[in-house]
Amino acid sequence: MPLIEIKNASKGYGYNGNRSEVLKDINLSLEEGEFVVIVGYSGSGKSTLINLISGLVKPDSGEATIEGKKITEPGPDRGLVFQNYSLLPWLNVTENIALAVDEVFKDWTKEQRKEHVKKYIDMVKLTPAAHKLPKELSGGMRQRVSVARTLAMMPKVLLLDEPLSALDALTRATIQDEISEIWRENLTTVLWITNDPDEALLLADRVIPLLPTSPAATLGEPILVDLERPRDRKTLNHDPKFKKLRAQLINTLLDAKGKSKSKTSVKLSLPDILPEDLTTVNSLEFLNRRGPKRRSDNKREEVEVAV
Ligand SMILES: Nc1ncnc2c1ncn2[C@@H]1O[C@H](COP(=O)(O)OP(=O)(O)OP(=O)(O)O)[C@@H](O)[C@H]1O
Repeated sequence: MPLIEIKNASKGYGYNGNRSEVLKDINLSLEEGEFVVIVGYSGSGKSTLINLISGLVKPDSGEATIEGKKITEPGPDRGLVFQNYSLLPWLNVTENIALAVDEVFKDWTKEQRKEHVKKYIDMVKLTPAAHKLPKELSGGMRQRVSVARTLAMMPKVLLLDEPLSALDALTRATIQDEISEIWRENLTTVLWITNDPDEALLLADRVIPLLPTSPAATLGEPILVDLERPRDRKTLNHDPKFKKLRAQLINTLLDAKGKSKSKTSVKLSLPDILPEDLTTVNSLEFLNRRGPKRRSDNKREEVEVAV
């Protein structure tokens, strides 16, 4: 049985005339220990998709399950990391992580919990900053705290919703490598959402494109990323296998975007009035004229508008 499964799920927002369909016929299964990345355009429904699993969003039809059980609400078995860290500003690094650990592992001794918090701070290389408040940390350090806090709750699956998109390219690269290493050493199951095809291919066992089909997005065919690990970004850029996978992924996304564009058009008549060119207008003629210049005095024009 897969750890996570989404079966025939669809989701839209709003009612009647104000309704927009976001996802349709979503089918996904995630095996234990897998690193799967979903890549899609901005606004295509990636957060909605990950939230079907986190339990923050309910599908209109179909269902999401974890170990065969229907997901109806958020739970500690699914750890969610957002783009915007969500740390408590008045607690230092240790306290932010301890808050979560104390909540989840209530039956552990104080000493056990303290050791556990230290282990995860060390895992994300923040031991020297353990006493610092969020405002004293860089964006990258804050995101490391957020990752450590989620990992320390020992969820069955780590759900990351564009976790690095607020960071600069160099910090992104460092944290991508760190999370990849943590995943390999801890055998966690990861579902990562991004709009960056390179990030997807660098990290994943499987990349699944979220295709912006009309009227709602759906998942495309998974791309198996059989590149050796650990992956070195410098050599990957010259690796023919990587280049081929990259072209395949980008073309799939571009083709879907092209096809989602409107194919119908209607012909509209322009209003029977011509704009006045105020730079050349003769003021006397303009003031004496009885009405506006008419398009019909020249010829009828039509424009074609995609709908
Ligand atoms: N709670 C909501 N109510 C109404 N519309 C929503 C809601 N959440 C998302 N949407 C709409 O659904 C669509 C998909 O949003 P979603 O956040 O899932 O996309 P995304 O791919 O994660 O976007 P981004 O990459 O910009 O974060 C958008 O048009 C968004 O405006």
